[in-house]
Amino acid sequence: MRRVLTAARMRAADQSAEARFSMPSPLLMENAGRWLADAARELGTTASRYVVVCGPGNNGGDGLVAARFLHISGLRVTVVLVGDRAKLTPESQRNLHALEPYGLHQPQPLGKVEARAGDVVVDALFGTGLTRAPAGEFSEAIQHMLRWRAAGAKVVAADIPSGLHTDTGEPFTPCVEADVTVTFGFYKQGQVLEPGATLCGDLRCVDIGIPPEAVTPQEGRELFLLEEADARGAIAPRRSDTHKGSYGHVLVVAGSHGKSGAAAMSALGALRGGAGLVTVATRSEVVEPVLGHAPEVMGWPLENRGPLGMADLEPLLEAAEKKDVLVIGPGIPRGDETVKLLGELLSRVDVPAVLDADALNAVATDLEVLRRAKGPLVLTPHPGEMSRLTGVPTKDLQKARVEVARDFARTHEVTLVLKGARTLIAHHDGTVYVNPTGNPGMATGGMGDVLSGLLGALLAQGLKLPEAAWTGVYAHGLSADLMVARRGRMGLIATDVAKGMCNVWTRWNR
Ligand SMILES: NC(=O)C1=CN([C@@H]2O[C@H](COP(=O)(O)OP(=O)(O)OC[C@H]3O[C@@H](n4cnc5c(N)ncnc54)[C@H](O)[C@@H]3O)[C@@H](O)[C@H]2O)[C@H](O)CC1
Ligand SMILES: [K+]
Repeated sequence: MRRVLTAARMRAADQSAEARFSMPSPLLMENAGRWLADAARELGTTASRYVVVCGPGNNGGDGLVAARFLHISGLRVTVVLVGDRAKLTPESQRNLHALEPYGLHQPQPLGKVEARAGDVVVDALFGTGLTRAPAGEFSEAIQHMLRWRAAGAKVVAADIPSGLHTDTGEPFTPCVEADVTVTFGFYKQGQVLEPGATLCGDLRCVDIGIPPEAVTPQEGRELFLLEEADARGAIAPRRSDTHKGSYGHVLVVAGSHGKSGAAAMSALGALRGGAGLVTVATRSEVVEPVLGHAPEVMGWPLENRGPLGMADLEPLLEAAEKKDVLVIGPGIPRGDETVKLLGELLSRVDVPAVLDADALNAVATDLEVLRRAKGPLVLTPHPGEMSRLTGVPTKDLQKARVEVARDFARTHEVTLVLKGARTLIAHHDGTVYVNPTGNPGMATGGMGDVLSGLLGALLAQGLKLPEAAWTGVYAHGLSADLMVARRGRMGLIATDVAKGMCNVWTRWNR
């Protein structure tokens, strides 16, 4: 996994690289510009015109270095300088001067430049130094780059698309939309969260000589971008001398009249997630419909009727005996007593528990239930459920997903999976992990039910938190990505993703 920084921490790392690791800024810029030129070359051909749009700061400097490398490799380069030339940073001044022998030191005025289909535009207008909405000629420059891209030119952004806020990922208007973003040293927060992630296009983090040691750790406030190796590595290969008991027993408390499918999808998620055994505790009339979807599942009939309440406590305590993990919530019949039942159950059963769907809505009425739980908890809210858990309006919490998820996880000592595009996994130590897998094909009912069972299966197989949570979220989204690689995003359904887990395990040789 890769550490994700804010602009301020990036600047500090930059300074530390110079002060402690003998990597002066001009050398960092030379390395950055080299990588930028390589990425631009990949997007174009020898027939392309390479239009390098440079701003007044060091982001512009990266562009000037890239222009030099592109010219030296025999390509047709046009340099555009936006802003007051006299205000160029020293490093950028030096690199503008270095273009003199090539006749590129007299940049073209923006209005006289065009880029067409087949051309490549290098966006070196603003990087991490953007502090306010681009205006005037800066805004015009971004609008030119947007128009050129619409005409078919490819855009590679230096460090971050110009107009995108480094920390929040919120785009100012206008904001560059890149085909490729080459970011230097470390990922930035605004690049790994939506809408920034989409605006970056293919995001590549390149090493320009800043060692990891240049970053001052911030215990309890770190943000990491998950990578496939992390999730794959969390799951041990299966030994031959094992049996179904070796892979845990998941108890799914889910389903109700008309919602047997939710219980079945959670159970399928657990089965496809590798659990050895899965039992579904549900109202008696729901048992058969669930088993109809998944004959591999065992049913535990809850004889009472109506919403889950204290009358179900003893039967559930009995059902929970010899189980390795509880998954509670998908499609449950929720009533006034459900939160009391959950409080009693979780305070007496000492195994990990995944709380999803209506279990979350029940807990939202008494968060004390979370503190009383004996085993570790994983909560898997979508934004609407998170709003009910926190009281923060959905549109507000979506603008501060990292902070809201981190605060809740830490306050309530849980692992929180805040679902959505770029799902976040926040652990109670304050660390937050960003999941890059998944796609809009997953915007359909049941995906969360499958995920809840999948997380239960990984916990039942012995993965600990937060690893079990981010591994499951990564694998769940990867299953959907592998599915839509061969077909459209539309029409993807939750049971496809459950079945598709076998593609992930095949890819990971598990
Ligand atoms: N991090 C590294 O290791 C390296 C980073 N490099 C590049 O440097 C930029 C950051 O450079 P900086 O000079 O701090 O700022 P920018 O170039 O991003 O911004 C330009 C400059 O513009 C001013 N400004 C900010 N907002 C506006 C606005 N809306 N309108 C007009 N002017 C604005 C502000 O004063 C900025 O200083 C980083 O992204 C990398 O690309 C190094 O080159 C390599 C090592
Ligand atoms: K840029």
